[in-house]
Amino acid sequence: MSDLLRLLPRGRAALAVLLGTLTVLCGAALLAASGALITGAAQRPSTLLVLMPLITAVRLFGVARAAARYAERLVSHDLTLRLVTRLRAGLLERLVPLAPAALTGVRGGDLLATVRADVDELQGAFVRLLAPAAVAVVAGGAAVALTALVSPALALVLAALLVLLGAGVPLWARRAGRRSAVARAREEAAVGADVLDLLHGLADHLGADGGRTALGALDAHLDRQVIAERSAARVAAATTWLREGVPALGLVAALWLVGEGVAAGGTDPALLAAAALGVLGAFEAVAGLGAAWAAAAGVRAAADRVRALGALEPAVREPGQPLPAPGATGLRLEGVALTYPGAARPALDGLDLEVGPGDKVALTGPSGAGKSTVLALALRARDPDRGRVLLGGTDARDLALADVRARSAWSAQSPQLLGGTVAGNLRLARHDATDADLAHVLRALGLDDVLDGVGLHGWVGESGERLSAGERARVSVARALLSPAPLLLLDEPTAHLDGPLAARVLRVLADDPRAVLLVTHSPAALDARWRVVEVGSGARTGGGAALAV
Ligand SMILES: Nc1ncnc2c1ncn2[C@@H]1O[C@H](COP(=O)(O)OP(=O)(O)OP(=O)(O)O)[C@@H](O)[C@H]1O
Repeated sequence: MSDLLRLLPRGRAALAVLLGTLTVLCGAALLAASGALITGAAQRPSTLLVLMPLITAVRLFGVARAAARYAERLVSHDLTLRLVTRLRAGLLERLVPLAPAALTGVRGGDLLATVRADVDELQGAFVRLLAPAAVAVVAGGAAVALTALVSPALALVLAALLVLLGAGVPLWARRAGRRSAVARAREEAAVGADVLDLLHGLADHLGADGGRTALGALDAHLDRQVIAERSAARVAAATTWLREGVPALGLVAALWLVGEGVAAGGTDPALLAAAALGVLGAFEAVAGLGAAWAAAAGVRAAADRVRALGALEPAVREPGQPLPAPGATGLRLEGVALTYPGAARPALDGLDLEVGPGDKVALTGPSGAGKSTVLALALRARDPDRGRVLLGGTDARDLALADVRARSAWSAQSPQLLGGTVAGNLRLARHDATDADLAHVLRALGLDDVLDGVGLHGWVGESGERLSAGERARVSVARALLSPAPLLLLDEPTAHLDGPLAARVLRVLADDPRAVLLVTHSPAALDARWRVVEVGSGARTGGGAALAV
């Protein structure tokens, strides 16, 4: 919640609370002035001019109340929009350094819920929770102070009733309601299960005792469900009664306490009417608190989930003072070892690898040997536990993350296409590529069918499902080829391709003048331009070192 308060635009929040308070006080003053006016008129004054100030007050408070409410809505909704912008931007800023490694343990659904639903919940926190609470305190306090000018005893009674209506009643309703809600949900579930059981096993039930036992159990659950429903209805009725009854108590207290003065002849009867109706109006100060208490649990839970996401530790950190990006483009891994969190054995254990400018290197090895992990280290998705990853001779940990990532174009093992056009997906790598550039690289990779079918500007489906797995993989390779990065990292780019197509893709990659480091399970398809490096499993080889063959 303190994080949320920090994100609130202070000035606007204060203005919204002030306008909310003004609305409540104008409402109470409108009632008080109306009461005084009616009483004054009932006293048949000799001239209507006596009532002019009250008539003016009624008009003034009536208009002011509507204007203040309108302005308060404008300010608080403007504030909400600013808050949601800050919340979303803040959350995404926290997420970016977590991706991809620190998010591997987070379920996608949870992440989506936090980014969408929890932020939605938090964006309403000011309007539904903070503003009503602040208005209750400020407007309630002001109403009590104003009442004390008329009758200190009445002010005390009003303060107590405001606390009762604003905190006592909602808290009681929540506790009492929770018990009956739980019972109702339990019995509803039991009734549903009984009905299903009865239907599925109808023949057995009829055969056993004509269904009497099953129907008896269903009846018992239905009875308990009715009891729970009644209990919930009683809580709802009692809450409504209290919501209406507590202000009525305030009215009675005002009539009694100020009425004594009127009876004694020391107080103007118009003041009695004003005090009684003004007190009634003051209860609007806590009117929003019932919903605020109800919203509080949801807001707190959403805030906890957002905070938990923000508390995740990124797998790699930006250096405090990054070194300038080196001009040289080579990649060198020196004795790197990495054990994933929670893994029983190292994924890599002392691996050395050199990929010079223009080199074509293919990593092979058994499944789980750590080939993809090599690419993850080159991209600095993770840092090695031991050893160094050098980019152009500089330790990757000393370079700005953006510089590290700009040096490599990556095609993943299971490439993701975005729901958009083929061209849109390709221009993620180079936004200024012309249609001719895109078509050229697609044709080079044998994607003529995609060009002629879906087309450059055709929709690829929600995650590219209008393309086959092999086509998706080649679009991803095309994206890497279009990128201006000096090093191409490709994880099994030919996994879904038949022999001739695989050979074609590998030929295109070998023809590219840049350095290429790829992972493959089919080294036989590689021509003589490729240096094949076998990555051994740490556990199986005891070393996990790369082996040039
Ligand atoms: N995020 C992760 N968390 C924990 N363990 C992981 C993670 N990623 C990989 N591993 C483990 O690290 C080891 C190396 O994985 P890696 O993906 O690098 O192997 P690979 O050689 O590319 O395998 P494959 O050929 O099957 O793609 C495996 O034992 C794998 O289970």
